[in-house]
Amino acid sequence: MNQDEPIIRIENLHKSYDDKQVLKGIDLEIYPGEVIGYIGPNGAGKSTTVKILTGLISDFEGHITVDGINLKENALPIKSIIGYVPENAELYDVLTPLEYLDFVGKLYDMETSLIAARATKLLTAFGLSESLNKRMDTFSKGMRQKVLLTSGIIHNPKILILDEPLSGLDANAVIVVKELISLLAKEGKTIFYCSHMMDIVEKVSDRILLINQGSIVANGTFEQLKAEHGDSLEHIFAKLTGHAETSGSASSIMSAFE
Ligand SMILES: Nc1ncnc2c1ncn2[C@@H]1O[C@H](COP(=O)(O)OP(=O)(O)OP(=O)(O)O)[C@@H](O)[C@H]1O
Repeated sequence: MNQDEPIIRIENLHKSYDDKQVLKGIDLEIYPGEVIGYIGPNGAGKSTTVKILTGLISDFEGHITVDGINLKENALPIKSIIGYVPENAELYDVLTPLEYLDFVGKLYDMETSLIAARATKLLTAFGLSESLNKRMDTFSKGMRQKVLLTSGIIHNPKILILDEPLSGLDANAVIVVKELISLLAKEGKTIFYCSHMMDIVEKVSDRILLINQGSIVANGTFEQLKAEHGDSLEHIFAKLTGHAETSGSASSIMSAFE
């Protein structure tokens, strides 16, 4: 694919759940090698966008192409070039990480030996070398998250979609993931990163998209957003999503105890 062509093109995307309109005409172009930080308040429509892009939700209106393929007509080849780490995912607890990753890799038609070699390397980089063959039912939240992250990249996807990937990770693992995102982007991978952790979004993203109530209300580099709207991503977020008085909200919560 030409580097000047968007790898993801979204045109006039609408999605409703029953009669509730959740995405209200989203237009986006994302280019190969970009790290996109996708932010927005709870319920803004981030996970819905991601579920559409990954083919988990197919009843949407609008036109989406991924790597030149029409998502509505041909979702299967798109699934093979996307790695997805969902916000809340269940692992098969009775399996070990290597067994689980073998299962995931086979879904992508990978050779058993390649899966084992790559899984071992990735899990070791995440500090799980001693747990490769332990059942995951004893794993902590962070250990599970590391296995999930590994399952999202095991097939070396062109596009990596991460929904709150740092949830439950300790400070060392956060550093590994941040570095990993930069390295993957340098290799030309496209990363779509949903998070509420503004400081990290600020640091890892080439471009930030802010969604509010189903519409994109800001789209630019952190420097561009800063020049236009304010000094920190937290302030920009509060200003554009109508929560400028967040400290007022905290006082209202406390007033419940008066
Ligand atoms: N399966 C569903 N059925 C009905 N409504 C849904 C469904 N999934 C999401 N919604 C609604 O759609 C809206 C957008 O939800 P979505 O999960 O996309 O938001 P989000 O931006 O990812 O939020 P958060 O930051 O809290 O994860 C919310 O009002 C939510 O209640």
